[in-house]
Amino acid sequence: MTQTSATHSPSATADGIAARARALTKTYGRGATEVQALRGVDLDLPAGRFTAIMGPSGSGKSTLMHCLAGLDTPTSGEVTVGGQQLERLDDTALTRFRRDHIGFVFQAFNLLPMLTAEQNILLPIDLSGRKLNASTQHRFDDVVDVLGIRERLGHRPSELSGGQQQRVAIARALVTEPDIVFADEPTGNLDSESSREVLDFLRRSCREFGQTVVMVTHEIDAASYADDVLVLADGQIRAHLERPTSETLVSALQGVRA
Ligand SMILES: Nc1ncnc2c1ncn2[C@@H]1O[C@H](COP(=O)(O)OP(=O)(O)OP(=O)(O)O)[C@@H](O)[C@H]1O
Repeated sequence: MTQTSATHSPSATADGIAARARALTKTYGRGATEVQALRGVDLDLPAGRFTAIMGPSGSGKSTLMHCLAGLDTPTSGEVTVGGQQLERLDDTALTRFRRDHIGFVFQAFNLLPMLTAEQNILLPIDLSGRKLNASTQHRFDDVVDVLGIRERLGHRPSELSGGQQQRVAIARALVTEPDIVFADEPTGNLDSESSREVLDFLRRSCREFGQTVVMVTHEIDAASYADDVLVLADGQIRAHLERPTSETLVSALQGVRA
């Protein structure tokens, strides 16, 4: 994949790669029920870019994302995020690494209902035991303004629309300046107008904050917001599209289904 110019990114290691996988395999079950979900995936995710992962159902998208995010353990191979090889961390260190270096955005928003939007956004900072200093306050203000949710900070999730809840979830993922943000079908529960907004914010977080974002999606419209699209089939990367359009995506997906 191409190198990025966004070397100011918080996720930029010396070589400008935010996350890397080498010879990644994942096998579920044994014998007759064995499934090879990943069959030797090599990838470099350049810092500061928005990458979408697409592919038919069962092609290994979620498994790949979970292995890259340290939520699942590969059967073999290596994953490096922000220069840290994940296999070298024990469970406690991995949990801490995820909290401090990785942001998550889920289809179901996963906000805590009893907390206000502001408290939800600041939760990762509270959990890490960090104080809200001038630098984190500055980041909080930047993120809240880019996402346009300042007027909603005192509201609880139940008082927000789906699109607003997802914006709060994105703010929560961005506030700690993680090495990488993983978004799992982030527009799956949104109408088309809110989806466009959320995708635009994910793209702007790359442009304006140099954030690295990886998104799993089934939707061609959503993937066309990305800088790069990786197309998976049968646990392998079959295509890499730069600056995808709806036409190139349809053709790539037809290619792997054929
Ligand atoms: N915990 C598990 N135990 C056994 N098999 C699993 C498990 N998780 C996933 N698989 C299998 O691994 C393969 C890849 O699954 P994965 O969920 O990664 O695909 P996907 O591309 O994300 O699918 P979808 O688009 O339907 O969400 C599938 O054949 C799936 O049935």
